[in-house]
Amino acid sequence: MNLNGYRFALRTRSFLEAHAADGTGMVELGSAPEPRLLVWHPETVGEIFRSEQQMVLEGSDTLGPLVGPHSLLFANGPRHAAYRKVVGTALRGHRLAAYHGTIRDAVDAALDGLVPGEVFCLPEWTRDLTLRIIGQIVLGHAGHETLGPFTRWVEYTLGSRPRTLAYRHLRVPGPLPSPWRTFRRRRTEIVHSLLEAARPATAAAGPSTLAARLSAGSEPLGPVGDEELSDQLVSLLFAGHETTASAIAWTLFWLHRDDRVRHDVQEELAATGDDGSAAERVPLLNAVCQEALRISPPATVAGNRTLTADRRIAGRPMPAGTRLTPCIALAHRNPEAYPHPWRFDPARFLDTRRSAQEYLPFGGGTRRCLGANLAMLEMRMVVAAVLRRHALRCLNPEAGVPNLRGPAMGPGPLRMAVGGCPRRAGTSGGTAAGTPMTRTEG
Ligand code: HEM
Repeated sequence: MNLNGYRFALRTRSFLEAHAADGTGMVELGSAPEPRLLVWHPETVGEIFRSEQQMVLEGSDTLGPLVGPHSLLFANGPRHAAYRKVVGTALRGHRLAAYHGTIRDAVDAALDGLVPGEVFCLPEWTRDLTLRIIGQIVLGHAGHETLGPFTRWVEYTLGSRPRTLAYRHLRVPGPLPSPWRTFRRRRTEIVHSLLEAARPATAAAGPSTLAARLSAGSEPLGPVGDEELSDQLVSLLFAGHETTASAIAWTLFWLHRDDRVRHDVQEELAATGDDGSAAERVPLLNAVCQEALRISPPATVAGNRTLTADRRIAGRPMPAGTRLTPCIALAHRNPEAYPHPWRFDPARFLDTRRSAQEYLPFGGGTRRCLGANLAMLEMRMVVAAVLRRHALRCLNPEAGVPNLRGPAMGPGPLRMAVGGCPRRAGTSGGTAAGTPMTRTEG
C-alpha cells in the first residue's frame, strides 16, 4: 500500500473529496509488488466490467471475517456462478412480486410504531426495518431473538470507524482478550442461532425462502454443508439489509431537504394511489431513489478485481496480480455525466437511461448486485409508505454527511421528529429543487 492507499483506508471521505475533480479517473493505491488502482473513469470502469473472465474477486479484510470464507460475496468460478443462479433467480422478475406483502407488512408495522411528537434515529429505524424484511426473505421469519443479536454483532463490528479498524487490525492471537476474540466468539454464537432458525423455516416454508433454496441440494449448487450454508446466511442478511437501509435513509434525508420534489412525489402517489411496487407507475419516485443512490451511494466501491493475466487496461499495460477497484462514489461525481454533481436533481433520471459505466450503485459485470431489483422495490415501497403516513422533520440535518460503516456509507445519526398530516406540512425548511445546497461529502 502506498501513501494514497493509507489515506484511502484511513480518511476515506476526505480522500474521495480531494479526488472528485481529478479527470484522469484513476489513482494508484499501491505499487509493485502489490499494484492496486482505484478507478472511476467511465471507459475504464466499462472495460473492467467487460473483462471479468480475466479477473477474480478478492476477499475483503473488513467483510471477509464477517461473512466467512465460503461467502458467495467472494466466491469465484463455477461455485460463484451456481450461487448467482440459485439466489439470483429468486430475486428478480415475477418472483419479486412474492415479496410485496412482506415489505408492506414490515413497513406498516414499523410506521405504526411511530407516534406524532416522537423523535427517532432514522438510520437505526431503516436498519431495523430492512433487516426484518431480509430476515423474512432469507429465513422465513423475522424473530427478534435471532435478528437482535445479529444486528448487535454487526454494530459491534462496523458501528464506528475505530471499532472497524480495531477488529480489522488488532487480531491478537491466543487467549488474550481483544476485539478480534470477542468478534470471533460472537460470530460462532450468531452462526449457530442462524442455522437453528433456518432449519425449521426450511422445512416448513418449502422452497420459498432463500435458506430453503440454498439447502435444497439441487443442481447447480448440490449439497451445501452447515459451515458453507451459515456463511451464506450471514452474507445475505448482511448484504441484504445494511446498504438498503442506508439507501432509504439517504432518500428520506434528501426528500426532506427538498420541499418541491417531496411535494411532487406526494402528488404522484396521491394521483396513482400506488404503493410504489411498480416503478413504471411512479416514475418520479423511482427517479428520486435513483438520484439518491447516485449522490449518496451506500457502497463507495465495488469489489476488488484482481487480474489473473497480464493485460492492457485503459491503454496501460498491467501485470497479473494488479488489483482494480471501481470507485462508485467518484464515478457518480463525474460532471460530464452529471452537471452540478453535488446537486440533488432527480430529473437526471426521468426519461434518461444511464450507462452501466457511469451509473453503478450496484457495481457491475458478472458481480453486479444480486439484490438490486429487491433493493429498488424496497426503497420505493418504504419511501412511498413513509410519505403517505407521516410528515417527518429532520432536527439535525448537519448529520446528513456520509458515515463509514465498513465499506458502506450511511448518513450520520439523523434525528427525525414525527409530525401530523404529511400533505399539509411544509416541514423541512430545506432548499428548493435544483438550487445549490450544502455540499455533502462523498
Ligand atoms: C441499495 C441497496 C444495495 C446496494 C447499494 C448494493 C450494492 C452492491 C454492490 C456495490 C455490490 C458489489 C458489486 C460488484 O462488485 O460489482 C453488491 C453485491 C451483492 N449484493 Fe448488493 N446492494 C444492495 C442491496 C442488496 C440486497 C437487498 C441484497 C439481497 C440479498 C444484496 C445482495 C448482494 C449479493 C449477494 C452480492 C454479491 C454478488 C456477486 O458477487 O455475484 N444486495 N451489492
